[in-house]
Amino acid sequence: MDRLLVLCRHGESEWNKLNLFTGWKDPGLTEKGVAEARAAGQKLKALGLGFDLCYTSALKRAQTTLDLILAELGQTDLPIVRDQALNERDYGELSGLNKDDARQRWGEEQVHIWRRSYDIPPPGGESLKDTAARVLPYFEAHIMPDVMAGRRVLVAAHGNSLRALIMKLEGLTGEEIIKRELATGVPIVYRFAEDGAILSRQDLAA
Ligand SMILES: O=C(O)[C@H](O)COP(=O)(O)O
Repeated sequence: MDRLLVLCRHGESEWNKLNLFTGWKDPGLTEKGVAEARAAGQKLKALGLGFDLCYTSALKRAQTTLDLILAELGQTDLPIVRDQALNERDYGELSGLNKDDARQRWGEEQVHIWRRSYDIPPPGGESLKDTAARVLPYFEAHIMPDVMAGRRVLVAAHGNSLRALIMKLEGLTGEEIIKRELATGVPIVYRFAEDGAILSRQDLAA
């Protein structure tokens, strides 16, 4: 039985390109982001991978990325579950602000703490720990049971919601996971043993 889980961060969004904090705001993909998503689909296809079921967030940059991957795979008829539990970390008051402007206003160090500490939330937003507290129960209730039942699952989501998943899957600490940068549009392919242990992990970088 194939216990396959592929995680993919969305392709570059309009706000990634403009260097804006995004969080739960809902910009679309740039042309580059569309190309990244198509390339992700082509890489999965080149490995001969196919899926039975997909999960994504309630945000269109992830949903469009998933649609573009599925189009490359010729699997546009797959069931897709969309849930805001998989949304990006909520950036609170930083959402929509330029990252350089925020550094000028609050200082480089404070902005870095908000972006890359495990449990310090930005004003009015979620820390990575808060994000994990809503992503992981969803993952354990829905996604992992599908994988362990032999359904091949593709998840298109966000830098920080995927960090939360990877932390759990790979048994990393908060300190370890905040150092992991996830590139846009790069699929990460996991295979699992019968007892849920990871058999292999492959990052399909360019
Ligand atoms: O929400 C955002 O702005 C980005 O998708 C992720 O932001 P980060 O690189 O600060 O974690």
